[in-house]
Amino acid sequence: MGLFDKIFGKKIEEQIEDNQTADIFKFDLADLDAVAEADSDIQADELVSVATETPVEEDQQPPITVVSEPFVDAAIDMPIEPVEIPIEALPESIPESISESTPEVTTPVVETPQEIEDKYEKSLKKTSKSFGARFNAFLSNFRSVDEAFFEELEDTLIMSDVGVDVATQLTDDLRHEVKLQNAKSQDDVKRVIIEKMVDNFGESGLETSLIIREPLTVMLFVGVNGVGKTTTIGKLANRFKNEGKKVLLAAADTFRAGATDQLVEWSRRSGVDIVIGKEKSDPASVVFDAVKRAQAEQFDVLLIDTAGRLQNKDNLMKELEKMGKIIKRELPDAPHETLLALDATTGQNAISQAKEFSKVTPLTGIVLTKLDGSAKGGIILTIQQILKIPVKLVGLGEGLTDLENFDEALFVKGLFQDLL
Ligand SMILES: Nc1nc2c(ncn2[C@@H]2O[C@H](COP(=O)(O)OP(=O)(O)OP(=O)(O)O)[C@@H](O)[C@H]2O)c(=O)[nH]1
Repeated sequence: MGLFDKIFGKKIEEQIEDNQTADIFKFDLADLDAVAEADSDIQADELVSVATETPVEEDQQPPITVVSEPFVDAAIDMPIEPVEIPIEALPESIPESISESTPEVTTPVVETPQEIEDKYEKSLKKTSKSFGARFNAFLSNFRSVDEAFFEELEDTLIMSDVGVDVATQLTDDLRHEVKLQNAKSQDDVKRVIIEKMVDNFGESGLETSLIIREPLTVMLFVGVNGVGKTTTIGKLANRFKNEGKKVLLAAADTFRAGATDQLVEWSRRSGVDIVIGKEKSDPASVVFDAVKRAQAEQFDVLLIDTAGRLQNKDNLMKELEKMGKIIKRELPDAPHETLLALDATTGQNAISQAKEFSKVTPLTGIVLTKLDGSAKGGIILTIQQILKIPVKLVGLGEGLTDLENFDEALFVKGLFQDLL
């Protein structure tokens, strides 16, 4: 059974049989090309799911470790003595945007499946509305299904941020499918198109659960400035903490003034420990100390924030390689996740960033942030189908609990149910 049938029930052929009286579309498909089959590489790992959120504890003042010594390349093979700096010595200034824009959680929250579904639906409203409006406007312009129909369909899909490659593939598939299923009315054609989109998406075979390993899971976060890396780490730290895990953060973005302060604020908010470095110090030194501390003090999860300076790819690659070496020396199978944060509001630009980052470092998954503020959530279809990188987490708001595991059924439902 395809993903479409699983989510929307009745098979499209049966719907169409019920609809034989309608005869709005004329078909002129005689000279159309054969169908190209969609790619469906399957790369399922042995993965362990992450459970849902549990209550939040408040008012914790976790210890902070500051690495004050510079870290030279050769240090990969040299032990470093981390310097503990008392919490009073840390910068007091917390960026206002964080303090003001992120609401505090005052009561413990355990989300029900229905609440998660509602959150998805609400966050996908903008995307669903703009896609629906475009799609309906396109359909109302046609009275026959011919080559012009498919050309216009391809353009409509591209404009809906589905991406050129997916739009072309899908249109080729549909040339065959619309006729095969004997779709007659406008609604039939619409259903066949959506069914194909959903089923192609459901065939990606990508594993979207986060990888969790005993005794220590290490997750590295990459992405350009402002996409929501730090916020995601804060939300995830809070989730893991509430699951009873011992969480350590590492502020390895030592280049941007304020980046460390932001992560410190999130560590306070979630009540988890953090390791930071001096401004402009080598980020690898922070990672080195964080890994050492995580092992010595039996932390369950280490979340590492990095600087995503894509404009200097060589430096970024070297920096990430160095961090990777340091982590691997202690934990050969880590980092278990290298997650790329992408801002859903940037549409196709996010796809280009994903392509560029995957040239710099192997990625295990994507966090799509700001889905709640975006009309371009359709890029998830492209990311999974074209890049073959699973979307693992989605940001559905600025609050501490506004991060969800990516659920393709909820995504598809939120995106298309108003159209059917
Ligand atoms: N609406 C909404 N806003 C978000 C979401 N995730 C992050 N943001 C906001 O996006 C802005 C940037 O987030 P950051 O976490 O600072 O981004 P970053 O990638 O760490 O940026 P740098 O620290 O500059 O590298 C903040 O105002 C966040 O509140 C989300 O899922 N939804």
